[in-house]
Amino acid sequence: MLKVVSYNDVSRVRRDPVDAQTLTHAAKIVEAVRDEGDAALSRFATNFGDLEAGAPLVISKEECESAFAQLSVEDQGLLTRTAERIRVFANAQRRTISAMTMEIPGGEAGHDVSPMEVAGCYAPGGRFPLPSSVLMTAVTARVAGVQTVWVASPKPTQITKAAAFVAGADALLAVGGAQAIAALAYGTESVPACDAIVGPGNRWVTAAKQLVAGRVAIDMLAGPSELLVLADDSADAVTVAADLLAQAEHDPDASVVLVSTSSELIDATNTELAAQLETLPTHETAREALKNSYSVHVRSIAHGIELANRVAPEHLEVMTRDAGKVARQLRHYGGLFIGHHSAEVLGDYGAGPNHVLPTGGTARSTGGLSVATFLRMRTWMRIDNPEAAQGLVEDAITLARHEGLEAHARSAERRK
Ligand SMILES: NC(=O)c1ccc[n+]([C@@H]2O[C@H](COP(=O)([O-])OP(=O)(O)OC[C@H]3O[C@@H](n4cnc5c(N)ncnc54)[C@H](O)[C@@H]3O)[C@@H](O)[C@H]2O)c1
Ligand SMILES: N[C@H](CO)Cc1c[nH]c[nH+]1
Ligand SMILES: [Zn+2]
Repeated sequence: MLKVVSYNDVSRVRRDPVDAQTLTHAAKIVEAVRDEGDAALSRFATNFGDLEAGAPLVISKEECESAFAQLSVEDQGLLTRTAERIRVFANAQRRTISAMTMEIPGGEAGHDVSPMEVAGCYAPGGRFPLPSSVLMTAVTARVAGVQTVWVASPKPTQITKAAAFVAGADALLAVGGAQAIAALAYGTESVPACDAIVGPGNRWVTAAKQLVAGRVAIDMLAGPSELLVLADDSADAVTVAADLLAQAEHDPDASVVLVSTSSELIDATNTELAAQLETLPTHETAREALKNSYSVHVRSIAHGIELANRVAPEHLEVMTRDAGKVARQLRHYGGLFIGHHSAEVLGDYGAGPNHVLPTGGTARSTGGLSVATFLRMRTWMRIDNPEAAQGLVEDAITLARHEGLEAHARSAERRK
C-alpha cells in the first residue's frame, strides 16, 4: 500500500513546498485582486463555488456571535475549552519574550516588543470546515495583542463562524484560496490590508502566501498536511495506520511517511491501512494522499533519526522504546509528538501547542505559528555621554571611509 523507498533515495522523493505551476496560477489570481479589489474577489469566489452570486463577502462580528448563541451548550463548551487551552499556551509563550536594555559606549540600547496592528487569519474550508484553525490563528493573534483581527475562511459553517466569535475576531471574510490571501495582503473596498497573514491552506493558499510574503509578514508555508512516524517493533500497527490516515484524509496533496526498524510493523501497517480505508468516509482523499506517501525500512533507530532529520516533516511522531531519548536527537520538524500516547490529532485539537506548522521541508528554517509571529522586536539606542562614546565615533569614521561612504564619516565627525 505505502510505496517502498530506500534509505538512500529519500531525498529524491522530497517535494517543493509549492510547485511552479501552482505559483503561476496563484500569481494571476493575486494580481487580479490587487488591481480590481472586491470585483475580482467576488468573481473568483463565485467561480470556485465558494460564494453564491450576490452573497456578502464579509460576515460581521454580530453574526458570528449569533452563530455561537445558536450552537448547543456542548459545542459552545467545546469551542470555549479548546480556545482556552490554546490561549493558556500562547500566554505562556508571550511571557518568554521580553524587552531588553543594556549599556553601550556612552549610553544605552535595547529592544521593545510590540504587536503588529492588523492580522489576517486564514482557516481552511475547502474540503472540511476547520474551526480549530480559526482558534489556533485568531486566539494567538489576540494574545499577542494585535488590535484588528480578521478571519478568512471559504464556505464558513455555523461552527466556523462561532469559532471566530470565541477567538475574538473582528469580522470573517467568507472567501478562501489565493483570492482571500490577496485581499488580506493588498486590502479591498471591504477588507483591510493586513500587516501579517497567517494560517494553513492548500497549495493555492500556500502559493499566494509565498507571493505576498515580504509585502506583509507571513507565518510560514503551512501547506498540505504531513506526518512522519518513526517506529520500532514496540509500535502498534493499528494505531500507526490510524495516525497516518488522520493526516492523509486532509487533502489528496497530503503526504505520510512510515520509517521503521521493523519490516513486520511496515507490513502490518499496510494491511491495517487497507482495512481501515474500507470504513473511512474520507477514503477517496486519503487513498490519493497515500500515493504521495511511502515507507522506509531502516537498519537502526539512528538511521531513522537521520532520515527524519532529512525529511523535516510537519509532524513527527516517535513511537519507539525510550521515545524521549530518541526525541532529543531529532532536529527538524514542525511539531514533535513523543511516545505512543502523544497522538498528533491531540495537537490538532488544541492540547496546547499551535497546529499551524511548516510543510515541504521548511521546518529546517522555521517553527510553527506562535505569538512571536505577530510581534516585532524594535530596537533603540540613546547616547547621553558623548565623551564616553568617542571610541565608537572614531570606529564609525574609519569604517565609513573603508566603505567609501564619506557622508557617513562626516556625519559621525559631527559627534566628536
Ligand atoms: N500545515 C498546516 O499547519 C495545516 C493545518 C491545517 C490544514 N492544512 C492543510 O490545509 C489544506 C486545506 O485545504 P482545502 O482545499 O480543504 O481548503 P482551503 O481553504 O485551503 O482551500 C480552498 C480554496 O482553494 C481554492 N481552490 C480550489 N481549487 C482551486 C483551483 N483549481 N485553482 C485555484 N484555487 C483553487 C478555492 O478558492 C477554495 O476556496 C489541506 O491541504 C490541509 O492539509 C495544513
Ligand atoms: N492536521 C492539521 C495540520 O496539518 C490540523 C488540523 C485541523 N483540523 C484537523 N487537523
Ligand atoms: Zn489534522
